[in-house]
Amino acid sequence: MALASGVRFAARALLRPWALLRGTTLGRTEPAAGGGGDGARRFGSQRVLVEPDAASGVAVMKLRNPPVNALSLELLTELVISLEKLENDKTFRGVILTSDCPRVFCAGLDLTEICGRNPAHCAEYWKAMQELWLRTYLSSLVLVAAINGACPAGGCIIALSCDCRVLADNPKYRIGLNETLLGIIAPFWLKDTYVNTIGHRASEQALQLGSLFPPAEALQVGLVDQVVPEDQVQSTALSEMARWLAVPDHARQLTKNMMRKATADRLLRQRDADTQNFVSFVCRDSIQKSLQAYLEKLRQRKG
Ligand SMILES: CCCCCCCC/C=C\CC(=O)SCCNC(=O)CCNC(=O)[C@H](O)C(C)(C)COP(=O)(O)OP(=O)(O)OC[C@H]1O[C@@H](n2cnc3c(N)ncnc32)[C@H](O)[C@@H]1OP(=O)(O)O
Repeated sequence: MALASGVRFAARALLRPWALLRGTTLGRTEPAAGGGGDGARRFGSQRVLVEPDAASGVAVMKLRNPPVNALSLELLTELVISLEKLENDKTFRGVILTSDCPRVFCAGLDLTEICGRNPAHCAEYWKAMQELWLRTYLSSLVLVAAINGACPAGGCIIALSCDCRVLADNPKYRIGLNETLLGIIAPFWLKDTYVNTIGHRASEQALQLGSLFPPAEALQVGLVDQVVPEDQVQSTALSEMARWLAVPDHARQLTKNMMRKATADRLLRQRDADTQNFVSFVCRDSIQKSLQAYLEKLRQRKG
C-alpha cells in the first residue's frame, strides 16, 4: 500500500538504525522453537519477537516488554521497524499481534516516558506513538490482534488499528480507552479510530466515562470481533487470518485504504500541531500531578 510520503519517510528514518544495529538484539535471527522448515527463523528485537511462517505467509509478532508491555520509546520503535520489515518482505501477507507477557496484551503508554520528562522527550515519544498508529492503521498486511490480556488505552488503540480483534474470555482482560480516568484525554485520531469501530454514540459515552469493557461487553459494543476461551485465542486468530487472506491482496488493500485514508490523513495534515498539543497538555503541572498520582497508585497495587 502506498504509504503517505511523510509516514514512508519517517519509517525509513526509523529504519536506518536497522542497518546500523544488525547483529545486535535488533535484527538478530534465531531458529524458531521446534526448528521448523525454511523461513521459520524467528527474528525481531529485544522487545518484539517475530515468529514468521513463510509457508503460510503469516508472522506472529509478540510484544515482549515485561511486566506489562508498557509502550516505551524503544518498544514503539521496535514495533514499527519489525512491521516495516515484514511489509517489505513480500513473503508475508498477514501478522498476528499478541503478547508474550502473562495477563496483559499492552498496558498503553509507558507513563514513565511522560511523567517528569522534558518537553523535547515528550515530543519525541509522541511522534513515535503517532508513527506506530499510522504504520498499523495503514498497513498493507492483514493485522489480527490476538488479545491475550488486559488492553487499556494505548494498547486498545493498537488493537483497534488491526483489521480484527480476538479477545480471551477472561473478565480481568478489559479493553477500552480509559484516558479520562487518568485525568487526560484521547487525541482526535484515537477518538476517530474509536468512532470508526464502535460508532459515535458508543464512543462518546465510553470516552467520557473511560470505559474498560470486559469481554462480553466489548463484543456487544463491537470493540472486538470474537471472544473465545483463553487457550483458543491464537488458533482463532489464525482461522480469522485465513478468512482475510482468502481475499486477493490488492483488492483488499485498496479497500482498506479507501476506508482508512481520510482518518489517517487528518493526523498527517496536522502531525506537528498534534505533537505540540500533546506536549503542552501533558507538561502542564496539573496533568503531571495527575499522572504521577496514577502511577503511584499503580505501584501500590499488586496484581
Ligand atoms: C490531546 C492531548 C493528549 C494527551 C494525552 C493523550 C494520551 C492518550 C493515549 C494513550 C493513553 C495511555 O495509554 S495512558 C496509560 C493507560 N494505561 C493504564 O491505565 C493501564 C495501567 N495499568 C494497569 O491497569 C495494570 O498495570 C494492568 C491491568 C495493565 C496490569 O495489572 P497487573 O496487576 O498485572 O500489573 P501491575 O498493575 O502490578 O503493574 C506491574 C508494574 O507495571 C507498572 N505499570 C503498569 N502500567 C503501566 C503503564 N501504563 N506505564 C508505566 N508503568 C506501568 C506498574 O506500576 C507496576 O510497576 P512496579 O512493578 O514498579 O510496581
